[in-house]
Amino acid sequence: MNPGLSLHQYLDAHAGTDPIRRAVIEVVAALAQASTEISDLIRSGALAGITGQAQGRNADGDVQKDLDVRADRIIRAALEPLPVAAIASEEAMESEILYPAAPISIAVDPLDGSSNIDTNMSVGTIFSVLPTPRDIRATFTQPGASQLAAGFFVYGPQTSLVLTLGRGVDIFTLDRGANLFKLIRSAVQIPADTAEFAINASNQRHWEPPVQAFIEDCMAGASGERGKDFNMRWIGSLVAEAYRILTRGGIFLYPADAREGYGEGRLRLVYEANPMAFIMEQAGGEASTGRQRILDLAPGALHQRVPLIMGSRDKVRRLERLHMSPDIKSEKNAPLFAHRGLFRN
Ligand SMILES: O=P(O)(O)OC[C@H]1O[C@](O)(COP(=O)(O)O)[C@@H](O)[C@@H]1O
Ligand SMILES: [Mg+2]
Ligand SMILES: [Mg+2]
Repeated sequence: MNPGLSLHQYLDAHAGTDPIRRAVIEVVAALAQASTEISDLIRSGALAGITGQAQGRNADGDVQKDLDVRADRIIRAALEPLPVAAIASEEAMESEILYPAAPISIAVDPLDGSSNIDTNMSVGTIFSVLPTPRDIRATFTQPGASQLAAGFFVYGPQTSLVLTLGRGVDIFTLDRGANLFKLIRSAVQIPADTAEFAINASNQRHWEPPVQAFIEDCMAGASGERGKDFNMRWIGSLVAEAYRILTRGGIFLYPADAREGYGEGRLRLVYEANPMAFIMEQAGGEASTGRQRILDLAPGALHQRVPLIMGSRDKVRRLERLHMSPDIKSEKNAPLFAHRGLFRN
């Protein structure tokens, strides 16, 4: 596909005649429209009345900011007229049924990276498009492998859309003058190996031994067993971390940890980990809990959390091997691991 192609031309080229595919295309176009509205609000910040003030708490107990609530409203308004059976959002306890006979359903994180809103840092919107099963109540318990499309918008210095329709990953940037998203990269591929990692290191003392061992190796750098220096980034917005990985490789971890309520990490399976995992795999990367491929998990609840390790293939696999290793399952053995030179990658 040609760089500069508008999102509408791109979607037209992918629409075909299949009604399910056409519904997906309509939804992506509507979300793109909604994202320009959200992007405008973020760009204006306090000038548009965005305060960063807590408004209450969402289904998962997270503080809800006014932008979380407004982004949720904008997305619902954009999707309501479309052939969508059900919508699930981070900001609502239960999913909402719209047109039960419609072929697709949508899960969204309307505003990802909420803690960055008032600091003028990148935030985003994440979406997952699922087929509507015969029993509509089973819509959001389908494994991520069932997704028909997934994507995310990043509201950063540029507003961009990362999109997969199940055949590779393409990236678009909003051309504000033309009020159109334009293709800037197609068939994105994540480098298989990397020397960059992202994790909230303030939680280090709470991690499990496999994660401790992996990060210890990275931190040891050129003077350690790995013999090379690593670089670290932590933005605190999943969308921004994913965008960086799609640009120059890397690995992102939000693992399970020993803090109360973090036994399954922090990120939500249905509208955060699943769409990201689909995108990572479509770009040649991987996504795992450390023990299982994310896309194989069957969600038990809408707001279920899941440990997420995603990005460059070799590093995700290394972490999986660490999780499977009997040697690394106890705290006592973890530090030894770095000096054994096993499982190097
Ligand atoms: O503040 P922490 O624990 O580092 O968590 C940061 C993570 O939480 C999130 O902000 C969760 O998403 P929401 O902002 O949509 O709740 C991710 O974007 C980010 O990776
Ligand atoms: Mg989020
Ligand atoms: Mg959110």
